[in-house]
Amino acid sequence: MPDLLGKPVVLLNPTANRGKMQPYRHLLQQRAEQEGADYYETRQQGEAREKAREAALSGRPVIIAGGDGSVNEVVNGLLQAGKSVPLGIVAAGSGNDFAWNALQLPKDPQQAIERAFTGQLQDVDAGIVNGAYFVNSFSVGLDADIAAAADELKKVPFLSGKRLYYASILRQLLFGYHRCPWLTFSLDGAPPIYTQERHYVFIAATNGPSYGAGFRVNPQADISDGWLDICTVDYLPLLRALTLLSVIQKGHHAGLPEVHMYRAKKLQIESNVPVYFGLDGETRQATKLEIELLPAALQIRR
Ligand SMILES: Nc1ncnc2c1ncn2[C@@H]1O[C@H](COP(=O)(O)OP(=O)(O)OP(=O)(O)O)[C@@H](O)[C@H]1O
Repeated sequence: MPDLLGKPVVLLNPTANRGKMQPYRHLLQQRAEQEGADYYETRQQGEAREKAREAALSGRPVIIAGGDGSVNEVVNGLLQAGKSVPLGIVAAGSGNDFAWNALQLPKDPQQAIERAFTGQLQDVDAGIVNGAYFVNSFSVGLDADIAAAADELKKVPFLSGKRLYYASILRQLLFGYHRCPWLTFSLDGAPPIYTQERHYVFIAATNGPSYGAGFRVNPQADISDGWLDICTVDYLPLLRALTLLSVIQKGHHAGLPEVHMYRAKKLQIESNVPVYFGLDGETRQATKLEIELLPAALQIRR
């Protein structure tokens, strides 16, 4: 039996980046062999989480090649194990907000792989929402509704990739925008900021500066500062919202009248009806949301 103690477990999501994973697959397999590491391609959703959990329990570092969704799975596995092991990330998805914009990892596959194996370890915060972990972003409102619309439209034949993405945005903006959520929220256990429910385009609490493939929602966010950065955007007419979205994409929205920014360690959000929320781009539903920052919960190579 080879001695695997301390050898990384390398995981690759073959469906990330719309299946275009060949360059990463080849380089990672080679590197894993050199290092005596295990190399594994996931066969279904949830498997990366389970493999990461098992690796952490046996004290082995984990390397994940995929996008934000794959990183989220691995982070959930590591934090469920409750045992901290080094995490390397090879950004190979279609968005890569966390790897590229929060960690500023290289885009070149060879360099990215080198960092994932040998980069300096940094303590990084994580977040938890109703028992599920995230490392980059939590949000409720328009973007989570668009992601839910995309899940729904996946059932339509011949609708996939970019066409599916644009169809979901169009459908949600034209027919669902007025259904953006009515919410109350409070920070760090204080009474709600507004006692009455208010209509929002979104409320986002993030660890990293961007999500949704480059929207710089909290441009000043720092992944190791022990704070959640929170951005709320009040409901506003659709045409104004569309212009605002391009301002948010560039991260120039602080100070606008509809925008409010906060910092907190805990955020509680309530709605009278179930609302969609996104965790690192993965969509779920709830009426009451308890979000909490977990300082220095992860060790990540960069
Ligand atoms: N073998 C698999 N088959 C199907 N889905 C998988 C498999 N392995 C992982 N997944 C799921 O694939 C989804 C998309 O993966 P991921 O987010 O990594 O790629 P992406 O969508 O290309 O990147 P990004 O989120 O950065 O845009 C995730 O929800 C992940 O859980």
